[in-house]
Amino acid sequence: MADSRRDAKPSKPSKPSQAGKSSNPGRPGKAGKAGKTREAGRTTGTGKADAAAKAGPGRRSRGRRGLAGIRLLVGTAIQVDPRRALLVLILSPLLNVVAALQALGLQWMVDGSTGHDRAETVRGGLLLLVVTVFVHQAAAIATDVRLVLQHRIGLEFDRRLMNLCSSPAHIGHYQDPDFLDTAEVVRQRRGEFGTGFAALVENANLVARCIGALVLLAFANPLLALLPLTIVPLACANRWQARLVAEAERAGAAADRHRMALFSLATDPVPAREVRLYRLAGELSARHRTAFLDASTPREAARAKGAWAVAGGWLFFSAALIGGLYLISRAVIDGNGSAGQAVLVLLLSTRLVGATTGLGWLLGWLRRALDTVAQYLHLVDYPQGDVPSGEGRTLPPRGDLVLDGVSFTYPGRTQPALGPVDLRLPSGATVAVVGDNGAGKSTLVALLAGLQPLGEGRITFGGRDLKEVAPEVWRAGVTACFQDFCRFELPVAESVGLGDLNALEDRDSVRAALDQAGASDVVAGLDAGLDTQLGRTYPNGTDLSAGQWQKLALARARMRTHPLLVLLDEPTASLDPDSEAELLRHYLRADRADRGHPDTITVIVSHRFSTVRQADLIVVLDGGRITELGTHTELLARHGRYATMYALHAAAYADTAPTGTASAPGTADATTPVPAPVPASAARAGSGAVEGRR
Ligand SMILES: Nc1ncnc2c1ncn2[C@@H]1O[C@H](COP(=O)(O)OP(=O)(O)OP(=O)(O)O)[C@@H](O)[C@H]1O
Repeated sequence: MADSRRDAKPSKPSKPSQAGKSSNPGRPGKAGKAGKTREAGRTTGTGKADAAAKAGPGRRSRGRRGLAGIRLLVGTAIQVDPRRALLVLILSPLLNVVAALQALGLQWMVDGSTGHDRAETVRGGLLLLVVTVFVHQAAAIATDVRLVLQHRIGLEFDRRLMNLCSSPAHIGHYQDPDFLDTAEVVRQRRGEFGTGFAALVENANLVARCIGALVLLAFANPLLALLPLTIVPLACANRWQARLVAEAERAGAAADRHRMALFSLATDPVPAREVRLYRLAGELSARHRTAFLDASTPREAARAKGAWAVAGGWLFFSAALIGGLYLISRAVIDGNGSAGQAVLVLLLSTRLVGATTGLGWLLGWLRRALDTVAQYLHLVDYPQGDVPSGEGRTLPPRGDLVLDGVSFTYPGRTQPALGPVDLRLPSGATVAVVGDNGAGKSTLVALLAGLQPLGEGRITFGGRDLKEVAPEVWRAGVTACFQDFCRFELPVAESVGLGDLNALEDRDSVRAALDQAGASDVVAGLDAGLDTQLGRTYPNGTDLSAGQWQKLALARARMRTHPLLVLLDEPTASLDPDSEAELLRHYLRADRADRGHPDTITVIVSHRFSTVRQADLIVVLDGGRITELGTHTELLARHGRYATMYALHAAAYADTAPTGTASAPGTADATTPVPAPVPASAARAGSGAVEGRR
């Protein structure tokens, strides 16, 4: 993460903020926004961080935003390619100043001709020739160099964006609509970083062209030097229009996100079956159009509104220009000016008009690019959460995992998805978590994995508060297979080996992981074995069944051979019963002890009771709270929610009516004690959660 910060603002690395506490980090703008933050590369305290985050790009001082954007674009150009950057930034404007000398050459030629002065005519002709050839050639070179630079800047910002999204300590930002909307705008407009630099250069060129022309015009008549002032209303109108459009775009970002999601639904292979089965094509298309209109109508209205102001600006500037031309014409008629001067003024005025014609869209282009940069800076400002250093960079010692009053509420929600929860997971225990859909199981897993910032309460491991351990350090001691595991479309060996980057190339480790996850059969069935390219998007890519993909995800989770904590969220949902039994064997206490890892804690979330019943400890969640806790035998004896769920499950397998304690799926006796259970007294459920277990 530190890298990403440096990447985002290379010149000014940020320092840790003073704000340490984040009582509900899931909520943007509340205490959870506390932590490290970057605003234009300097450190801010919590209050400023919150203010910056809440203000968003729209409310920050526009001047400051523009300057920060220009600094970032120029700084990035110099960082990615200093020589080309300096060449473009200096050479291009210089050429445009020099180009004005063409008009001077013409003036000399005309005055030389009308005054029968051969030397002046030749001098003028030579000046015109040299300037034209030089400017033309050098401009062609400058354009080529600028295009290469643009491309590199675009790549650099892609890299920074990837870091910005993937490196924050937690994944809470993916639940914050403000972050999602801004990220969507930046993602869609990220091509503008490279072209934004081009816009900057072109605007500088235009200014240089105008300066060259105005210096010469001022020699002809000092009043003409005031012409640039008459462009101000037009420039203001352009700015205003661009701001209106940018605000409308931001307001429509959610609709745009929705439109993109609908587009993906209609074009991605995974939803294709249901889209056809339920004949959703027309519906998706209609909704896509509605979302498009929701996003684009305010945008078009903003553009039209601004267009009136731009037209007024044009009228004013044109009138001023014609007035200037009249001044010179009168001077020539009165005998106070030469024909050459009139030609010079006419030529330079034409250039000024040309430059001003381009000014509208050049400024609009620049403003839009700077707005994109401002949105990017808003993402950069997004609070990152405190990352402990020093001691916090070391893993805690092995021991019990204890949750003390832990609760978590998602952004936009009022009710906690989890908690308050008090729970002790003894060292070495295999713990099953069960509960209805939405009970909070996956939320618990995300908190234990250090992926969500803790709302309230404390989690300790081996006696150490996990708030004092850097999340990425803690996660290095954790391995997991999530419910919505990732299908890495890579060669099989890499898709599995990613579970431990240090062993990515180590085929033996990959094979061992596959073996322990019961996934060797998947590889055996593939033509190129471990080298088989996965993914339908590749020409030789192979797709797998849902269960086979899950087995590879489980194998990936086995790459870390001696973790502190193993988290398995619905690990057997897609597995056949044989695979499930084989897999679970490896996560039970006896097997771990055989392999010399008796102290790893394993948490398994499952709806399959054949899995659950073998755990040392079973946690029943309901509405985010623990309602029952104990071993399978103990919970059956309670005749509570667990016993009912188990009986229903067993009845479904045995095709008999549930009667309190039924036969376990696949077993003869449901009340058979599980091997080496952890005494229930070792676990503690909090006040109000489980009676009598304090
Ligand atoms: N990103 C989110 N934003 C808002 N609310 C969420 C989010 N993710 C989950 N929730 C809510 O939090 C609660 C707990 O969700 P969670 O995914 O932890 O349940 P679960 O027990 O794992 O369910 P399942 O068995 O269906 O996987 C639910 O009410 C859910 O609607």
